[in-house]
Amino acid sequence: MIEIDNVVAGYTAEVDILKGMTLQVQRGEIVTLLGPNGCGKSTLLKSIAGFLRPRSGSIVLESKDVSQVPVHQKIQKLGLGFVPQTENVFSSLTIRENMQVGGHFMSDADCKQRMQELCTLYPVLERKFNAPASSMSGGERQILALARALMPRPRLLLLDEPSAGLSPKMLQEVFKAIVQVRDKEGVTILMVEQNAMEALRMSDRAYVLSMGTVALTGAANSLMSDPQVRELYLGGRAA
Ligand SMILES: Nc1ncnc2c1ncn2[C@@H]1O[C@H](COP(=O)(O)OP(=O)(O)OP(=O)(O)O)[C@@H](O)[C@H]1O
Repeated sequence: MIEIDNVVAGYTAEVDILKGMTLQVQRGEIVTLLGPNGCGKSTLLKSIAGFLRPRSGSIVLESKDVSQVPVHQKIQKLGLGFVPQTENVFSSLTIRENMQVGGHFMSDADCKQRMQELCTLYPVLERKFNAPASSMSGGERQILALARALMPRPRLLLLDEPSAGLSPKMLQEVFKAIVQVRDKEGVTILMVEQNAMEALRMSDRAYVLSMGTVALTGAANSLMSDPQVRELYLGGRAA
């Protein structure tokens, strides 16, 4: 689905944040990026999305090199969806209006049909359809952010810390919504998470990043049961 090969990227000419990042995500997988603060997880997502162009290396999406393609083209034409960590819904707009923003490039009829599909998948959206997003809980807002990104039927969804700021109960609801979209719509998911153990439980594989490169990778199950990984990256918690 996506192959990232030796990507180098940074925000200023002097400093590389990604220092030769290589990873792959297969179609239909849920893959999580873990690692300490500042290791480059969000920067990698921004590079894949097209907010930041790599200095070198390649990003190949469904056999097409998209390294230099800007974000709006990836969303409109190449089947990419992106949910940023913050400011991911418009609080003063209703749920319907937020979803319409996601359907900006779609015809009115298709946009309407897609809103219905997503309201069936996530009933909370239908219940509050004409209420402002400011009336939603943190978890509900994350589900709305997910739905907005899903409007144009992306094939690859990038999620930056979907559980940020959520209670354990809301986290479970949001993770369930993520698994649902993979299971019911076949969307491939690459996400950044700080809640490492919970994220591994719902992932197929994970990459642990360190200082702009991949330190470790493996199946989620084997990472969770590796004592050294637990000690170093999962706070020493038992699986
Ligand atoms: N817009 C920016 N301009 C300049 N430097 C930035 C910018 N965004 C991030 N950085 C720097 O890039 C490095 C990697 O940041 P990034 O946000 O990718 O880390 P992260 O692994 O996602 O961290 P966290 O878990 O804290 O969100 C950090 O040193 C950060 O200060």
